[in-house]
Amino acid sequence: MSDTSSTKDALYMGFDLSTQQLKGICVDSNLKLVYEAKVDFDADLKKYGIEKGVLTNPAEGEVFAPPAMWLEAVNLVLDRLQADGLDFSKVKGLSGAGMQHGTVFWSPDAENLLANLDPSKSLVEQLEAGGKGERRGAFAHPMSPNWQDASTQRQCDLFDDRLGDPMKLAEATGSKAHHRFSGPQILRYRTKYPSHYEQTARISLVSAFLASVFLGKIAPMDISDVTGMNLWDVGKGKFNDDLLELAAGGKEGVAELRKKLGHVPESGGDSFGSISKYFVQRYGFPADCMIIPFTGDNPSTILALPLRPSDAMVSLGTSTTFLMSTSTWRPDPAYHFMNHPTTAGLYMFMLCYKNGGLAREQIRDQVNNDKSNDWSKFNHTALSTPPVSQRTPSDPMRLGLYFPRPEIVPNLRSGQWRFQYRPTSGNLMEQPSEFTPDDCRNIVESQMLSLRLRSGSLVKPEKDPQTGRLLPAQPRRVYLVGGGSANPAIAKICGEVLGSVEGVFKLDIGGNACALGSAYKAVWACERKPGQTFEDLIGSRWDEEKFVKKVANGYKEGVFETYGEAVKGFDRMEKLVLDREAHFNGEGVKPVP
Ligand SMILES: Nc1ncnc2c1ncn2[C@@H]1O[C@H](COP(=O)(O)OP(=O)(O)O)[C@@H](O)[C@H]1O
Ligand SMILES: O=C(CO)[C@@H](O)[C@H](O)COP(=O)(O)O
Repeated sequence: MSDTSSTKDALYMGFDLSTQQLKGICVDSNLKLVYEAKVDFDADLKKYGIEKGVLTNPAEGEVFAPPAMWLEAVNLVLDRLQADGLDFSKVKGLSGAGMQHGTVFWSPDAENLLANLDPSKSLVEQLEAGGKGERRGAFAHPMSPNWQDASTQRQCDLFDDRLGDPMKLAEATGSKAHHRFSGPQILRYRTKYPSHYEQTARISLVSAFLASVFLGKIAPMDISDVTGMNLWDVGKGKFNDDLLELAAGGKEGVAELRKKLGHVPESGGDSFGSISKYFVQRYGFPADCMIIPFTGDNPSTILALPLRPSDAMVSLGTSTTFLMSTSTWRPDPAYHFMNHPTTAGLYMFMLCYKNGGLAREQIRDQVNNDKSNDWSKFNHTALSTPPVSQRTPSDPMRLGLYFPRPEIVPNLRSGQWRFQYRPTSGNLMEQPSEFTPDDCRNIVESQMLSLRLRSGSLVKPEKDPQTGRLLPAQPRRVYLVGGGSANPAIAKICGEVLGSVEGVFKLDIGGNACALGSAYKAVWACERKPGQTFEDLIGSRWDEEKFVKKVANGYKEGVFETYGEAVKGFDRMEKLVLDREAHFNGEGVKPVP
């Protein structure tokens, strides 16, 4: 920690290792963005055989990605920043974020390899296993299960049962069991690849994996990201012995698993130490550049602005996530509660959907009837279709579920379902599940209705800023971030469905909000005065006019209430489809008896 006056030329970096890209950005002490670069896995590293950043094994519902590809991306993104003129010698601290829940399995050689990297060679050359068994490499397993994985229903059932039921698990860990969470994933890995498990010296989340690369030794997991594992007892602030025992296959395996997971520091703001000499020698970072704990991509996103308790963030990346910061611990199997990444006593509320960006792209391609990636027809069609396709007041509402991938909420197989709903009679009728151009609007509505349905308990009535009149429960502001935040039609429909008394806003660099949050965390960790909170430091340097812009109106009387009726039909539609499909167990696989 140091005085701001001595850091006026200082730069801070933030990284975001997400599903489809690695982004690296740089800000100054005043939070102003000065450099940004990205590596797009499909465009730059297609040789890994990935599509949309991942590999899949549909027969088992597996989705995974090679950490070797991410290593290559680290060199590439730094090369690009250097080519753009970034002087790394000014970087005083860096932090980062990783897509949540992905798990990386390190080999016993990892520590030694990380500590002795040759700056003349790339990371992947030195850390990946190579030759004909000549180099064992830093990984005990070549793949990292991805957050989109759906292969662990059996393991999830065991996790939910272990503490009694899904509610008990949510009360202890912040979430019921989820396919993608590391606890169920480790249990499956140990039984599917027993020799790899035995050879695993350490287990990292994606965030800690990336921190380890920059630190030159295995970095601890972060206090917020660790709450996305179904292993961490949030109230007690430690790993849960029962759940460790389940993942480890018995009491005798607990100590070993605990060792593999490592110690988790209480604070998200205390430096892990200085940067690996590899980056000092290869890129010119100062030897004392501090590595600040890397967190999950969603916790990092809420650090991109001084978020107030009544504000909501909607991240429109590969996943859609809905994020709020709250001091009330109110876990429920329907959503996630996580530790806040910087502030003890605060929590992050999250809803997460697998079918975000890719599901919208599917409808975009259908309306375009090509693969041009152009959003103009989608947007025009969405905005020229009336809310829930009611062209006259007597028309039924058109509702649908659009899941090219198995979904998280609700836990449903991949598929599409379309319904008509008449709010006056409560009549809900299934329709042939065929594409029509109305889907451009209906898919965005479907995603937003699901958010409104599940976030109802977090929002409260708000005063109209103009008239002072009390308006129905809704967020004060909605902030859009992630790739989809560039889309004005999505922003407009979002405001109409979710409301928000002040409207829908976008960060100036909304597409990079996650990396920005990490960079801000580095600024705070390196420059805070003793005891100064993240909110206080960032709030004092925040330039609302420059950093945020309003992109759509929020609450609109009449429309908001129409969507209130639609939520009821949507809820019934989901329950009906869920009942029919029963419990899902992986792509195309029917329920386990
Ligand atoms: N103009 C746009 N309209 C709608 N969606 C967009 C637009 N531009 C980008 N996207 C979406 O953004 C997604 C990528 O967002 P990003 O936050 O960068 O993803 P991730 O962090 O998951 O790698 C893409 O899948 C794409 O669908
Ligand atoms: O699983 C979750 C959160 O629980 C996802 O949000 C991942 O964290 C991936 O995020 P993006 O790549 O879509 O940013």
